[in-house]
Amino acid sequence: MTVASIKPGQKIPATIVTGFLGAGKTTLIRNLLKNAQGRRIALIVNEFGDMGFDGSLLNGCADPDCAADEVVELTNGCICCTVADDFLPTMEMLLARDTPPEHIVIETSGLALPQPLVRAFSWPSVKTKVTVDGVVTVLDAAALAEGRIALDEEALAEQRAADEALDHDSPVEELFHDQLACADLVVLNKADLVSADALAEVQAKIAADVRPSVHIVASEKGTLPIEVLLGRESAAEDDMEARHEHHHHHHDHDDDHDDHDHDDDHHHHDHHHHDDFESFVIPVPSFASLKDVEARVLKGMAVKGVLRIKGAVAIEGKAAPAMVQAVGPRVETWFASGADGSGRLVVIGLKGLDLEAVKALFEAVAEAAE
Ligand SMILES: Nc1nc2c(ncn2[C@@H]2O[C@H](COP(=O)(O)OP(=O)(O)OP(=O)(O)O)[C@@H](O)[C@H]2O)c(=O)[nH]1
Repeated sequence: MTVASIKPGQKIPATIVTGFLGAGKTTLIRNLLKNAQGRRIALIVNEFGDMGFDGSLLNGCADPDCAADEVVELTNGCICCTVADDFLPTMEMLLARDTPPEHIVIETSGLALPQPLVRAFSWPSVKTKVTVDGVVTVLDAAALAEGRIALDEEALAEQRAADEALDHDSPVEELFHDQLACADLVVLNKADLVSADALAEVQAKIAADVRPSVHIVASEKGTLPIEVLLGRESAAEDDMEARHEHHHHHHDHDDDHDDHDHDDDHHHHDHHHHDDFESFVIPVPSFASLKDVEARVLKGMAVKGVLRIKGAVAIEGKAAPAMVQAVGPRVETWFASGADGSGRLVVIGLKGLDLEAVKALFEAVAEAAE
C-alpha cells in the first residue's frame, strides 16, 4: 500500500465502534484488523484495558494478527469529555503523518457518549480530511436477554466509579440509548449465548430504539465481513465477485464451536447464531442530481436486510462520477474525478435481502429521467 492509494481530496473514513463494557468491541476490532487485507488502518482506543498494550503510542501492536498501522491510546479518560484536549490533537497527529492511514477505527470506552465524538468530526481541522464512515454499536445479546445492559453490571459500576474524567453522570440507561441513537449499524454480539427465540426477542426490542434504516446484525465474536463493517474499500469495486467468495468463507468461521458436546443450555441449539451475508452489483442509470441519488439510496437502505450500498454513479451534466457510501441512514455522496466504474452500485446485506426491491428503486430513476 502506498500513499497514492489515497486520492487527493478524498477524505479518510473513520469508523466509530461503541458499546458497553464487555459487549465485544475489542473482539470485533481484533477480528476486523485480522481481515484488513493490507489496508492501512489506525486504531484509536479509549482504554487499552484487555488488549494488553502499554505505552501511549505503539507502532503497530504486539499481536502478530493485528494489522493496525498505528495504535493510539487516548489517556484522558472518557472520550466524549475530552474531545478537544485529547481526541482532536490525536487525529491531527495521525493526519499529519507522511503516510496517513487509509481508515481510522475508534474504539470508545463503554461509558462514552458517542454524540460529542461524532460532532468532533465537524471541527474545521478534521472536517476537510476525515469523514465518519459509520457508527457501529456492539451489544451484548446475552446480557440484554436477561434484561441487563452489561453481563457484569458490577464491573460496569466500577468502571464508572473509577473514571474521574467522567463529568456527566447520566444513568447507564441513558448512555445505552445514546449509543443506540447514534448507531448506523447495530451488532448484536454473543448470539451464541442465547437461544434463537431470545435473540429474536432482543432484536425486536432494539429495533424499536434505533433510527429507521438502522439494521441489526447478529454475530458471534464480532465476526462480520469487513465489507459490512467498513465502507470505502481501497480496492476497486470490480473485485466484488472475488469478495463475494469471502462472504462464503465467512460461514466457516466458527469451526471452533464444533467441539461443544457438553450439555450446556446455551449450546443445545443447532441453528446457527450469526447472520450470513451476500453482495450484488447492480448497474444503474445516470441520475438527475446528487440529491436524487441520495434519496434513492436512503430508500434502498430501508429495504430489509440491506446493510450497505456503495459505488460510483453518473450525474447528468457532470464529468466526474459521484461516489456513494451508505450504511444505515448515513448516506454520503461526493464527486471523484478520475474514479472509474461509474454506473453501478454494490449492495451488501444479509442473505436473502430483497434485491428486487432495491433494483426497482433505481429502475424508477431511469423512467423519471426521461
Ligand atoms: N460467548 C461469547 N463471548 C464473546 C463474544 N464476543 C466477545 N466475547 C467475550 O466477551 C468478553 C468481552 O469481550 P471484549 O471484546 O473484551 O469486550 P469489550 O466490549 O471490548 O469490553 P471492554 O473493552 O472491557 O469495554 C471477552 O472475554 C470475549 O472473549 C461472543 O460472541 N460470544
